[in-house]
Amino acid sequence: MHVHVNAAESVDGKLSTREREQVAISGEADFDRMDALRADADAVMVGVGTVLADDPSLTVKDDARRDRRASSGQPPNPARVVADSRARTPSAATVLDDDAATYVLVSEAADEEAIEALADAGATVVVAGDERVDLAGAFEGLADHGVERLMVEGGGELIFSLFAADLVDRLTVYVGSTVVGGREAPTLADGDGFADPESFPELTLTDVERMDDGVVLSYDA
Ligand SMILES: NC(=O)C1=CN([C@@H]2O[C@H](COP(=O)(O)OP(=O)(O)OC[C@H]3O[C@@H](n4cnc5c(N)ncnc54)[C@H](OP(=O)(O)O)[C@@H]3O)[C@@H](O)[C@H]2O)C=CC1
Ligand SMILES: Nc1nc(O)c(N)c(N[C@@H]2O[C@H](COP(=O)(O)O)[C@@H](O)[C@H]2O)n1
Repeated sequence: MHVHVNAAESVDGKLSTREREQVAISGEADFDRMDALRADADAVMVGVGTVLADDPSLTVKDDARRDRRASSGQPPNPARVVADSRARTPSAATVLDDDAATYVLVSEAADEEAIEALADAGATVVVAGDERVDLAGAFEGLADHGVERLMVEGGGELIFSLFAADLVDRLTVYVGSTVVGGREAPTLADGDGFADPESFPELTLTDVERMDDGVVLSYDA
């Protein structure tokens, strides 16, 4: 599976505010770039923290892109994937609507009733890991469902875990020119952090592009 992480951060590295309120960090051009990445993916993934904070749809917004997908035999929208160890995704969440297929990755610790509620809401539930979702194991399950190109949008907890598990192939990050601040505000990679410099993931910078009021940095991982 090819895993592409794409996110937008403020110049001080924040994904949103300390209240975890969604902010438009990038502008029209970058949202269009993100839409193109979604259209090129088999599935778009977030952590349950993003679902609870933003209630995103994760769908392709541009009609022509959806039409192109449909005419090449793909569903108009990529599937949605939520990493959600304890099945906390609300049944009314937008990611569970009929616009696309949705996979919810849970762990063995998830409550049976909560899993059933997700299945009743139309999700396909993939179980991997004891307490927390084992991302590598869950990705094997997704591959069995035909997911080869996975785009991950965040948030910072999930992105850190993907780097820690060495599952990231490509990173693109829009760096805007706003300062959000706040030690509690989510950053691109949160989690426990890497303590040993020997374990820092080293990326290869492949491109720098000016866009809107910021820059898009592209890396191979
Ligand atoms: N600017 C941007 O581009 C973006 C910004 N955001 C912002 O990010 C914020 C949300 O980020 P954040 O709070 O970090 O939440 P995340 O979206 O990263 O979700 C984190 C949750 O995912 C669940 N999870 C399941 N398995 C794993 C695993 N193996 N590793 C890590 N997490 C796992 C955990 O909950 P559990 O233990 O219950 O499973 C965890 O708390 C929001 O404010 C949102 O607006 C989000 C996306 C893009
Ligand atoms: N690329 C990008 N730039 C920003 O400025 C952002 N705030 C985000 N956020 C992501 O977009 C999701 C919303 O998606 P829908 O419009 O609901 O489809 C949000 O949840 C973040 O993942 N991204």
